[in-house]
Amino acid sequence: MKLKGEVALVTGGGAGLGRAIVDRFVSEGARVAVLDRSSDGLSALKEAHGDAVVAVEGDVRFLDSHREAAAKCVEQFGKLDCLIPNAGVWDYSTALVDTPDEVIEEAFDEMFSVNVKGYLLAAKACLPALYDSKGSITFTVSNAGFYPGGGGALYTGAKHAVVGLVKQLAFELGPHIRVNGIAPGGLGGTDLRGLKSLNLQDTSISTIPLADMLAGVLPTGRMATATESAGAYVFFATRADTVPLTGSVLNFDGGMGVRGLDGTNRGALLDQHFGQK
Ligand SMILES: NC(=O)c1ccc[n+]([C@@H]2O[C@H](COP(=O)([O-])OP(=O)(O)OC[C@H]3O[C@@H](n4cnc5c(N)ncnc54)[C@H](O)[C@@H]3O)[C@@H](O)[C@H]2O)c1
Ligand SMILES: CC1=CC=C[C@H](O)[C@@H]1O
Repeated sequence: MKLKGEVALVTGGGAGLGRAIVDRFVSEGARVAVLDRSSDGLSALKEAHGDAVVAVEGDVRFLDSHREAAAKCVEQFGKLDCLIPNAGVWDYSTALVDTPDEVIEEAFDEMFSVNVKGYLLAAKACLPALYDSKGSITFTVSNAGFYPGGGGALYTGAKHAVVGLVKQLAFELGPHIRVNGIAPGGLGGTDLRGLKSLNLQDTSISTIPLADMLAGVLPTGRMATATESAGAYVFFATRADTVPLTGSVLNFDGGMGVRGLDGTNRGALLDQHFGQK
C-alpha cells in the first residue's frame, strides 16, 4: 500500500475523477475526506468505504464549506496530508460569440467561482492542517489549461488560471507544502456537468462521443478513464518519491500536446516496418 496512514481531502469526490481518486486512495491505505454537493454521491461513497471516508455535503464556492470539510477531516482522522481540489464544471465548448449578452456575466462568475475560487478556498481552508503535516496540494487541471478546444473561453480561461495558482502557491507555500497539478485529457467514466447559467447543468459529458473524437487525435490512440488517471494522484501524494516535486503540472492527457498537424498516425509508421504485432 503506497498511502498507508495518509489522509487526503478531495473536493468533488462524489463522482467521476474525484470518485476514482477516492477509491484508489482507500485501496492504497489512505483515509479520505470528501466535500461534494451531491448527497447521492456522498452516500454512495459511505456505502462503499465506510469509516475510511468522511463525507461533507457543501458547495466549493463557499469558504465555510471548506472549513467544515477540513475540520471534520482533522476531527475524524487526526490530520490532513494531501488536498486535492478537483470539483469542477464545464462550458461544453460554448464559443464567446454564442454566449448570450444577458447571461455572460453570470456564466463567467459561475465558472470561475467553481473552477478557480473553489480551488483557492480549498487551499485557504486547509493551510493550517497542511502546515502541520508538511503535506501537499494537487489541483486537477485539464488539457484546457494548456491548449484551446477542450472547452470554451470560460472553461479554458479558468483552467489556465489554475496553472497560475499552482505556480504562485508552490512559490508561497514551499518548503512546508508542495503544490502541483495534474492535467487529464478527456476522460471516460465521468459525469462532468455544464453551467447552470447556460442551462447545461443537466447535461453530462457521458452523453457526447468523446472516446470516438479522441481516438484519432491522441498519440496514445484512445481516451483514458477516470480510474486509469487516479494513479498519478497517488504518486503526487507519496512522500518518499516526490521530495523535489513542486510547481509542476503533469500533462496526463494522452499526448494532446504532441498530436501533430493532422492528428495521430495511429501507429502506422511502426506497423509498416514491424507488422501488426
Ligand atoms: N471529464 C473530463 O473529461 C475531464 C477532463 C479533464 C479534466 N477534468 C476535470 O476533472 C474535474 C472533475 O470532473 P469530472 O469530469 O470528474 O466531473 P463529475 O461531474 O463526474 O464529478 C465532479 C464532482 O464535483 C461535484 N461538484 C461540482 N460542482 C460542485 C460544487 N460547486 N460544490 C461541490 N461539489 C461540486 C459534483 O457533484 C461531482 O460529484 C473537474 O475539475 C474537471 O474540469 C475533467
Ligand atoms: C476534452 C475535454 C472535455 C471536457 C473537459 C476536459 O477538461 C477536456 O477539455
